[in-house]
Amino acid sequence: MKHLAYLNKFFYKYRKRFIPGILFVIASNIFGVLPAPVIRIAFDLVAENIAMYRLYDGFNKQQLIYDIFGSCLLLFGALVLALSLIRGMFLFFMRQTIILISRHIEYDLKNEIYNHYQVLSMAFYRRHNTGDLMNRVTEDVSRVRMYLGPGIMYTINTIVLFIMVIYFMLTVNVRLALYSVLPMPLLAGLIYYVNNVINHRSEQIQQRLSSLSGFVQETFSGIRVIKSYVREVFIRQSFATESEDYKHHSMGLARVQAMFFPLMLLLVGLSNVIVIYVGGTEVMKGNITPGNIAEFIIYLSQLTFPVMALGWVTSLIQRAAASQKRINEFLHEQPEIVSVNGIVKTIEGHITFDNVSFVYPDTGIKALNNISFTVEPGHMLAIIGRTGSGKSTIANLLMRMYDSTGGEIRIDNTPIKQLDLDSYRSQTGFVPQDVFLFSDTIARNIAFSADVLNMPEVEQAAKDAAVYKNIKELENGFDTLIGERGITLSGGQKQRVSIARAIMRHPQLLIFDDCLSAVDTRTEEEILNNLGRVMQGKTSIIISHRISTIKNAETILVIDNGSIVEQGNHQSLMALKGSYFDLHEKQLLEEETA
Ligand SMILES: Nc1ncnc2c1ncn2[C@@H]1O[C@H](COP(=O)(O)OP(=O)(O)OP(=O)(O)O)[C@@H](O)[C@H]1O
Repeated sequence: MKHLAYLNKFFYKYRKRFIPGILFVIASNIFGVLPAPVIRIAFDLVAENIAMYRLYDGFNKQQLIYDIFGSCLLLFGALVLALSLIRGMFLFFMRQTIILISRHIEYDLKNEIYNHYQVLSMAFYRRHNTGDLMNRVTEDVSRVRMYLGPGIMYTINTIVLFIMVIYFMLTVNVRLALYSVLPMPLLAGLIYYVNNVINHRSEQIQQRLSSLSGFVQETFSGIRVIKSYVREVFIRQSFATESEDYKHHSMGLARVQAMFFPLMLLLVGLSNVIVIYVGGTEVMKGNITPGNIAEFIIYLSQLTFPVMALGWVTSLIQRAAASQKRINEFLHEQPEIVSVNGIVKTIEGHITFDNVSFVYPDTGIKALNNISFTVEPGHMLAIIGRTGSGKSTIANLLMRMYDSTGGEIRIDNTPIKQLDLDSYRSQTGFVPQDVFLFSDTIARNIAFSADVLNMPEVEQAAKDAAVYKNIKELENGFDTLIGERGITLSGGQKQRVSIARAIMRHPQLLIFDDCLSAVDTRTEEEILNNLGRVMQGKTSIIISHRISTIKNAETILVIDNGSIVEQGNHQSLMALKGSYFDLHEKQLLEEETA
């Protein structure tokens, strides 16, 4: 329950609606209970008037008594109707305030979680899968809303109604009051139990449904692989097994739900039988009137739903507390990468890696080991090395996706940690190894960093990334939708659109993480030539597997197993006749054979 205390700040925020909400609950209950004594009076009146009517048998006044009696009954009927209408009005206001507040809080909470997600670092996203992130913002928030809305509303409703009804009952007859509420705890307990069973089973079904949707989603994404390996039948069988399992559990839930209502009605009926039996004996003893029995039956019908709600609300609050606990876990996560009062300045592009080491926090893999190098402003640094040697890790550290675990990275002689994170990142253009484009138009993908779409700039960036002609050849040109909602670009085209996105930003520091791998050597040369112009006086870092890409760089680092094994320019490294030389010879041979 302590986890739900987090939500109290929202009750305070919406107190101006919440307090009237409580008053509406109280008012609706007063008008809900009042018809019972009215009906008792009417009921007793019927008995008395019938007796009187018989007494005047044969007299001409009998018709007058009949008329008065009829008008009285009509009046009582109208009174009960008026009370019910007023009650309905208050019920409407009750829902309009309390349920509406729950919707407002749901909105606020979703925004709060989503905004918090945005500030969390890469390591957080590595630790948690996307499904989990989505679930906490959707499923868990929905459960919490059930507590905030119906949970709170029915709890107040039950408490107010219970106090009022029990008071009214006790004033009529203590013995009958005790007997009629006897089955109530049993009813509440049973509903609580059945609800927990239903919730437990629903959760199991939800898990199966998630895994079924995950399975289907993956098979659609990987349909090319499935078809080329002729695994359609196997996939169909796996799907059938998963669906069968889902169906089996859904049937189990339907069985429990089918028993739920009949059981409830049985207990309610039992209460009525007790009232009529015990009430009947009290009438015979002369302690109460028959009207009181009718009054009690109305009280009972008033109590039935709140008592049912009690069981339901208890399990609902338990689930909400578990969900809020999960939400709080994320809300209390602090970003690992922070910049408090960071320095905001235009960077010149002088980079220093001073004995930098890095261990990935989640796996413990030591990706970099005492790396030291410097890059002058306006220079190009190239990094080459075997797969898994630590090249992308250098790019990640330069983008401050992670902080180094040893040594120091300095930008223009200022430690990177002292720079304002947003200001620094906004001056860098990063093209990651695994290209990611949004399901949007090509133009908007290229202009992703800009608030306003400036087409001449977008076109220039596309020309510099040597993708302009390809885009123009498409039917809708720059307005072509890509990704899931549109066409599929080739690997090389995607890489170039993503390069255009980085160039469009006019960065002071440009990082290419092996993003020319799917581009042919002639186009690659064109892009590199354009880069020379665009990045004049600015620093570029190019990670590649191909020597042809990097041979013009001022400094080339050869990385192996997280350490720099060779360092220099193309000529000096060739003269060394070490691993760079070997790689060059191998690639030359491959080109000649090709
Ligand atoms: N997010 C991560 N979490 C944990 N370990 C990682 C992560 N990314 C990379 N590694 C590990 O760090 C080491 C260096 O990886 P890195 O991606 O820097 O290599 P790379 O030289 O860029 O390789 P490639 O040329 O294949 O892209 C590898 O052993 C890799 O398994």
